[in-house]
Amino acid sequence: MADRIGDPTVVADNVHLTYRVHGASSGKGSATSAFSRLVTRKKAAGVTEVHAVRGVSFVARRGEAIGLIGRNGSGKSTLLRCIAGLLPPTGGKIYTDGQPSLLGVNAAMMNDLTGERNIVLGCLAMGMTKQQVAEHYDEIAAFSGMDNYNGKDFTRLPMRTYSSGMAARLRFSIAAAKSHDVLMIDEALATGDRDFQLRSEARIRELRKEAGTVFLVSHGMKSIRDTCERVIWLDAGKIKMDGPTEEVVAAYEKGV
Ligand SMILES: Nc1ncnc2c1ncn2[C@@H]1O[C@H](COP(=O)(O)OP(=O)(O)OP(=O)(O)O)[C@@H](O)[C@H]1O
Repeated sequence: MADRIGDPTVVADNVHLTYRVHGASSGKGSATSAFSRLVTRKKAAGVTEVHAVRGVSFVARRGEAIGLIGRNGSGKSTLLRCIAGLLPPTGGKIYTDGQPSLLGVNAAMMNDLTGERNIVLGCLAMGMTKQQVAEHYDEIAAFSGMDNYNGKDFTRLPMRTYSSGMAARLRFSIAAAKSHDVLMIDEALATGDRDFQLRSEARIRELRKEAGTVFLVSHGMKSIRDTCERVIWLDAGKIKMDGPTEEVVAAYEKGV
């Protein structure tokens, strides 16, 4: 069956995620906390729970770019990790059509390997064949701009010589080389400079036309406005508002 714009890609049904933090506040390793336990005769704490996502429901469709906004710690990254299948929800259900790909600022890159090797490995990890990697290599290097950055070919240098913004650009360029059913981007655009932001926003629009769904987590309202027509505002793990970008962003800006 052909995938069509408007078909659901992600259905979240009353999703909850509670982190269980073991040994929280026991501070086992620290001499001060051991001393304080001796003095107060209190036992080390057991398990602390952090209820990060609290009953989130929505339907995302093909062709949509959805911005996820909210204060620090409101549960945006946790929700994306649930959708990506990295964290099983502790309550509720998530249904996805296709394999969601999460592109986070912390996505694994091999620091001691060159940008070139990371492009190859990243493409293979996304399921490309060697032949497809060879076809896409130049386009990825050029999109990232790392093949000629301040007059230097950074693809030949190890990733540890990259700034965090340069690494984020390379990560985005690798992920964007492939069509995705569901592509989730966690703050990747915020780290690029204006030129790169424009290029990646254009690429996101293309991905949407290829009938994918894009989720973008950002604190930058400009990226959200330029890229998304729908925004979900998370507050303390719950959806505070879900609707057209202008309405939600205006309410968010008023409330913050
Ligand atoms: N690995 C973890 N273990 C325990 N608690 C966590 C973990 N990761 C996140 N949390 C907690 O879950 C809550 C939601 O965090 P999350 O990272 O999802 O928020 P966020 O909206 O993405 O924040 P930010 O805008 O700062 O990136 C916070 O209270 C945070 O302290």
